[in-house]
This record gives sequence, C-alpha cells and structure tokens, in this order.
Amino acid sequence: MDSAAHTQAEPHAQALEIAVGVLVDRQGRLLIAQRRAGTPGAGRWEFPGGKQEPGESMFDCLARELDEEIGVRGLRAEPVIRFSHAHGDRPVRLHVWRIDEWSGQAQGREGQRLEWVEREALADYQLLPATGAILHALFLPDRYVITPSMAAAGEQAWWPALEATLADGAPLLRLRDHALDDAAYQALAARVLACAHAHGARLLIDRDSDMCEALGADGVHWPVARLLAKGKRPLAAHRLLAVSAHSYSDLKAATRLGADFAVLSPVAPTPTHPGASPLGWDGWNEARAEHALPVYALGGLGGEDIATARAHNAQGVAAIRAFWRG
Ligand SMILES: Nc1nc2c([nH]c(=O)n2[C@H]2C[C@H](O)[C@@H](COP(=O)(O)OP(=O)(O)OP(=O)(O)O)O2)c(=O)[nH]1
Ligand SMILES: [Mg+2]
Repeated sequence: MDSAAHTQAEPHAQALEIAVGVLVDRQGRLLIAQRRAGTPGAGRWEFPGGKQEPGESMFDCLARELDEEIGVRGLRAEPVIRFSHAHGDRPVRLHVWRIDEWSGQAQGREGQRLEWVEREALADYQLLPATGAILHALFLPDRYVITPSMAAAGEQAWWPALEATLADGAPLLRLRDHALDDAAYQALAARVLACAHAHGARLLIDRDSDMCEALGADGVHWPVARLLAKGKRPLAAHRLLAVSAHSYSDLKAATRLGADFAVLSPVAPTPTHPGASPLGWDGWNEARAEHALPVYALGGLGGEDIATARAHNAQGVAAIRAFWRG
C-alpha cells in the first residue's frame, strides 16, 4: 500500500457515511468488486458497500448495500474500523465490517466484476485509496505486546517470560530497550526474532530501517518525532511501520507519512510515564478521531480492556506489564 493510500479528510468537512463489508470465505479469501465506469475511482477494486440513506442505521445500510450489490443476506458481521478520508468530491466516513457468514452466492448484481482474492494477491490489484488501512485493521491482532527492558526484568527471568508470553499466543511484539546501544540491541533482536518467528509471531524493532532489513524483522516502531524528522515512510510496504502518538496532530502526521498503525497513549495513569497526564477515554476518542489507520490504546490497560477499546474504535490494547508473562 503506498502512502497515497493514507490521505485523510479534515473532520469538520461534511462526510458521506459509507458502510463497507469485507466478506471472508472459508479459505480466508476476500471478496473485492471493481468500481463501475462513471463512479469515483472507476476501474479500481473495492470492498462492496455504499452510502447510508436517511433514517437508516449503519448496519441496515450494510445489509441493504450488500443485498443490492452482491445479493447476499443474513450477515454475521463484526465491526472492524471506522475512519474518514478524502475521496471524490466529498470526504467519506467508512464504517467497515468483517463478514464471515452470509446466505446466498455473491454475484455482481450491478454488472460489476467480483473476485475472491487471497490477501497476499491483493497487491496485484489497483485498490481504492485507504484500502491499506482496512487491510491492516482486518489482520492486525487486538493485543500488541511491548517488552519490558531486560535490565529491569533481569536476564534470567526475561527469556522464560518471553517464551511464556509467546506461548500464550502474543502475535505481535515490539522489542523496547532504550538502554542498549545499537550493537547490543541488534544482537538481542536477532535472538528475539528467532523465538518470535518460531511461534508465528511478528516482531517490530525500535531502531532504524537498515537494522530492520539486516535482521529481517517485521517492521519498526518509532516515536512520531522520528518519523517527522525522516519526512517519509522509511521502509518497504511489506514491513510494518508503527508509530507512538500522544495527540490528534501526532496521528495526523503518522497517517500522512504512511504509518501502518499507531499506538495512542496514555489512556490511564501508568508507572512507565508517571509525569504524563492521562487522556481518559474521552480524550483518547478526541485524539484518535477518524484517522485512516488502526490505533491501539496504551497506558494502564490490559486484556480486560480490549472490548472497551474496540468500542472506542481502537484496534485493541497495547501493554507491557499486562501481557508479559514475567
Ligand atoms: N464500497 C466502498 N466504497 C469505498 C471504499 N473506500 C472508499 O473510499 N470508498 C468510497 C467510494 C465512494 O465514494 C463511496 C462509496 O459509495 P458508492 O459509490 O459505493 O455508493 P453506493 O453504493 O451507494 O452507489 P450509488 O447508489 O451512488 O451508485 O466510498 C471501499 O472500500 N468500499
Ligand atoms: Mg457501492
């Protein structure tokens, strides 16, 4: 997904409300449709959906659009993400659902082409802008584990805790250890990466993209200031770029510069950053806004907060202590 996929509309512009449904079949393939001539983005591929009508709930809109466009009904749908971005003459606000069960056989009822495509093969299609945000939201987990520093945990305890955390099913980790110099960090990261990959987990590192490439790590996690200083996305599209953000404008910059996801903190007070004033869920909501990327909630939260976080349009919860099995 290129960085153009991350344009975002200003929130004060009057957005069109759009319900979008991602049908996922038993083999994990996704249903895409080609936009017809004469519509914004003609020829590009999208997930089916369309505009809300007056008096309609977003879910009713989804059900109606999918029936009209592809002839499926009886949806079992989970909300995935909500975001706004500029598209055509007016900004659109996309309310995206994942649909794993439905009745009827999907067919292009408006003459549009449909295809079932594996996620990896989507790169071969010209997709609508911002589809990258939808895909990341679909496939990123609802927990993001940040490792405690080895010095604080003690090396003897740290490695078994890492193994236990991975065995517990942590699919995405950030190796955070600011105390180590680059050489020591790289040596540690190589070992942690091997453990993570052995468990099918992905690992993001806190250092530069050259180190990421050298290690074959899954991506980097940077503070937003570092990304702003760089001025552009530092790594290839198949790697993950995560950004730490503390405000609306941080997230705006992260989106503009092609971040794949962000972590917005602190929601609640946390011992790691005793001086920072917590956002609370209201402040979190205001800062998260409708930026076109998945955003984890961080700060004093744990697994029991995932449902609340999801209800606030978060991808899930990021945490050190709550997910570390030390
Ligand atoms: N369906 C869909 N629309 C998207 C996606 N991403 C995105 O920016 N959009 C934009 C394109 C359009 O401007 C708008 C969707 O409206 P639409 O043109 O499908 O509207 P509709 O189905 O109600 O069609 P119509 O009655 O106006 O013909 O949202 C996406 O993934 N799926
Ligand atoms: Mg449509």
